[in-house]
Amino acid sequence: MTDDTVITARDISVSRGGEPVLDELSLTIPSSARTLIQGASGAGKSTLFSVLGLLSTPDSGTLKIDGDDAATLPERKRAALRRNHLGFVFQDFKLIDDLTAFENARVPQEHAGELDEDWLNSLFDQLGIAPLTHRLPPTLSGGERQRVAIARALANRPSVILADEPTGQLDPQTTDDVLDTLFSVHETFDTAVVVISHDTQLSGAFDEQYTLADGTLNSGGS
Ligand SMILES: Nc1ncnc2c1ncn2[C@@H]1O[C@H](COP(=O)(O)OP(=O)(O)OP(=O)(O)O)[C@@H](O)[C@H]1O
Repeated sequence: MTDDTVITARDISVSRGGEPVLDELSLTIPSSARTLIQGASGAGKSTLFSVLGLLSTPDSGTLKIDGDDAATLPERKRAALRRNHLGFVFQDFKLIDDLTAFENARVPQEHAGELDEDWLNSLFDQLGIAPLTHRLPPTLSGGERQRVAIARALANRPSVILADEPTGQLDPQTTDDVLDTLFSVHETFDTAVVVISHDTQLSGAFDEQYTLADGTLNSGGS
């Protein structure tokens, strides 16, 4: 592990229903890079997302996040690693409907026990959602909810944002806007961004592109 690597996965294998889904997969995510992982439906994208995000444990292999070996840590420390180093953007946003946009974005800080509302306010400014601070998620558009989800992902200043199908429910224009937002996050906050998507139309300004097939990653888009 070097200082310019945020995630190093080595020989990760996962089986589901007796079938291999990830097969000795290895991946290095450089700091500050924009990485796209594409794959067809059923290729194992969600499985890989949950392993990289410490949301599930692989059957075998090693995973280092910012130098810490996640596989050897007890769950309490894995949770701390997840909270402090990783930000998540889920396809269905996973915002809490009866919390305001700002309260949603504050949730990770509450879990960490470290509130920093100035940072959240600056995120809302930079993501262009300051006017939405007091709005409830059901009153927001898909693109607006996505930006709130990105603010929440950045709440604890992670070194990497993992985005699972972040544009899956959006029209082409909003898809472009969301990618622009993720890329501006990358530039402004020096955060590595990993986008996992089935969408073969996504491409462009990524630094690294992989295709997930047959349990492993190949360099290059599909
Ligand atoms: N609990 C389970 N039991 C059996 N098979 C499973 C289970 N979970 C996932 N799978 C299988 O593992 C494979 C990979 O699933 P995964 O959800 O990671 O794919 P994906 O690339 O994210 O697909 P999609 O784009 O359709 O969401 C699929 O063939 C799926 O049917």
